[in-house]
Amino acid sequence: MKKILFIGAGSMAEALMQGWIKQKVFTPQEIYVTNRSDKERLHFLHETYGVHCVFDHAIFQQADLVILAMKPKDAIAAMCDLKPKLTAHTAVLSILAGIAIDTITEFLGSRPVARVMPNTSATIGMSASGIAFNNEVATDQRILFLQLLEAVGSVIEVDEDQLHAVTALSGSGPAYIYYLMEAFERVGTKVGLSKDTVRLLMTQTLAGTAEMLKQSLDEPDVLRKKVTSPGGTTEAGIQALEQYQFNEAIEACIKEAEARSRSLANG
Ligand SMILES: NC(=O)C1=CN([C@@H]2O[C@H](COP(=O)(O)OP(=O)(O)OC[C@H]3O[C@@H](n4cnc5c(N)ncnc54)[C@H](O)[C@@H]3O)[C@@H](O)[C@H]2O)C=CC1
Ligand SMILES: O=C(O)[C@@H]1CCC=N1
Repeated sequence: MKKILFIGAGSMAEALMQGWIKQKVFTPQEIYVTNRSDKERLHFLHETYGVHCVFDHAIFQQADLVILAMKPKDAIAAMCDLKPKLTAHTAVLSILAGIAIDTITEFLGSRPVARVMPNTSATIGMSASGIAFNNEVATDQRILFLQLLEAVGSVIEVDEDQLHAVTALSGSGPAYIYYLMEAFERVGTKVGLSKDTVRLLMTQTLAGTAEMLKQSLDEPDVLRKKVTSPGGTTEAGIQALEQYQFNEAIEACIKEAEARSRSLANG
C-alpha cells in the first residue's frame, strides 16, 4: 500500500485526490493530507473522500510521494517546515505555479522532483497537464509520474521554462472558459433565453467544438470559415469581436498570466 502525502488541502489538492480516487489510481486509504491550520477543511476531505488527515509527523518519513499543493507565496515557509520531516530520497511532485525545480531542491535538498501544471478538470479525469522533471527522476519514476497525470487527463512533457506558458494557457484555462460561460449566460438571457437553456446550448457547443478540433484535420480558421456565411450571423458576431479587439484581449490575457507565473518565482 502506498502513502501519498498532500501538503496543502485546497482546490487543486481536492481535484487531484478526487480524480485519483475516481480513476482508482489510489485508494482513499493511501492518501494523506495536511495543511497549515484549517482542521475543518481536513475533516471535510476525510468525510467526503475517506482520505487520512495528518496531524502528526510520523507519516512524513513513510511517504512514497509528497505533493506540494500550497499557494506559491506559502511555498518557502512550507518547504522549510517540511525539510527536517522528510527522508532524503522521497520523491516530490509540485503543482506550484511559478516555483522552479531548483528552488524546490534548494529548500528540500537534492531529490527526484516532477514539476506539474494540471488544471481543476482533473476532478473528472479531464485535466490538461504540462510536466517537467529534474535529473534525479529515474526512468521508472518518470513513467510513474506520467501515469499519475494520465489518470486524470492528458499530459505533455515540456521544458521547465515552458511551464509558465502552460500555466497561462491550460492551468488558468478553465477559469477563462467559465468566465466566457458567465458572459454567454448573461447576454443569452438578454436576448430572450433562460439561463438553463443557454447553459445547455453552450456547454454542448463548447464540447462539440473541442471534439471537432480533436477529430478534424482542418485548422481552426478553416473550421471557423465553414460556420461563417457571407453576410450571415457569424460574420456579424465576429466583426463585433474584432471591433472590441478580441485578439488583443486574448494576447494580453495570456501574456499577463505568463508574466505573473514568472514573477511568482520571486515571491
Ligand atoms: N486552483 C487551480 O486551478 C490550480 C492551482 N495550481 C497550483 O496549486 C497550488 C494550490 O492552489 P489552490 O489549491 O488553488 O490553493 P488553495 O488556497 O485552495 O489551497 C492552498 C492550501 O495550502 C495550505 N497551506 C498553506 N501554507 C501551508 C503550509 N505552510 N503547510 C501546509 N499547507 C499549507 C492551505 O491551508 C490550503 O489548504 C498553487 O500553488 C497553485 O499555483 C495549479 C494548477 C491549477
Ligand atoms: O491562478 C493561479 O495562480 C493558479 C495557477 C493556475 C491556475 N490557478
